[in-house]
Amino acid sequence: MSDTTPPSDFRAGFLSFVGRPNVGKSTLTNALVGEKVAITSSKPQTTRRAIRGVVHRDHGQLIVVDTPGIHRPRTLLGQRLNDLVQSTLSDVDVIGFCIPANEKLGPGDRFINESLDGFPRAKKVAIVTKTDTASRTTIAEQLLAISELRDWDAVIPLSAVTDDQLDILVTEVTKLMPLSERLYPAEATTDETVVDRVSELIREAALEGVQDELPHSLAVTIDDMIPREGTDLLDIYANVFVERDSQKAIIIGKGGSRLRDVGARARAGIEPLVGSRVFLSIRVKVAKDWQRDPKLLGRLGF
Ligand SMILES: Nc1nc2c(ncn2[C@@H]2O[C@H](COP(=O)(O)OP(=O)(O)OP(=O)(O)O)[C@@H](O)[C@H]2O)c(=O)[nH]1
Repeated sequence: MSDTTPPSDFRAGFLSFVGRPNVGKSTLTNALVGEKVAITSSKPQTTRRAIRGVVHRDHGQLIVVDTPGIHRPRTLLGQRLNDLVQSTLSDVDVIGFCIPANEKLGPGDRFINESLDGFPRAKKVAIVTKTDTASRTTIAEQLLAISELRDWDAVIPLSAVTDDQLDILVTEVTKLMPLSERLYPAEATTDETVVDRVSELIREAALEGVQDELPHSLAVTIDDMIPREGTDLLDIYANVFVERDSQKAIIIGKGGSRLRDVGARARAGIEPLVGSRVFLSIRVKVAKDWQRDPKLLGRLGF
């Protein structure tokens, strides 16, 4: 990957929109993910989050993550969905709470607002959607009502339909993200999908036959994929992150035997994908290292 180095004040992270049904979350996502954006159907290192799209700017990157809605749990399915929301929102850097300009705040909004207390790590931004449907006075009243709900990190009125203030949203949310390297390649074309699929194949290979608790501790990143000059060989440099030394020992196996199997299994999947022979270097690293590395923390959703 021949990414240009991002500026030192580059910020990047994960963003999720919440709000009642029909408030305009999907429309907003699609509008943001319109220009200068790559939609990716790929999953990141954990399957906990589904990526809807990446918003690229010179100074930052927003990765928009899908969640099902927050609801009062009435059924077991509702409870399960809420659990999924819980794990997704626990991971994101910024939660954008969407409230339409043309409807008064209701109990549904208040319930969601209270639920946001459960995600202390995330910055919280109030987004007043559909401003094209309301008068200036109504929008002002709505902004006032919303600002009384909590101490927001930002409050932004916008219209996804008329493309009003979307750039302000991107700018303000980017400011709230951690300083970081690019989480996705600047070009973010199909290359990105290949990189993600390569890391998924390595993760699958590393997980084969291991105990239940390990999967959540395991993440894969790819440093580089470089064709070796004068050959049909692709050199891939990957890292497998685990949380503890004991897990590292499991992944590596006696004398490196298990890691060799992991490499062979992964390569068998990667070669048909990339259409060439592959030299695969896998380095196994423990969590201690990535918890001290602010760049990797965001990337791995910690
Ligand atoms: N006028 C106007 N309509 C909007 C705007 N954003 C969304 N809508 C409309 O509002 C309706 C709901 O929008 P969605 O984006 O599907 O809402 P959602 O919050 O994703 O809904 P769920 O998927 O049910 O949670 C659609 O008919 C949109 O066209 C806006 O900025 N202005």
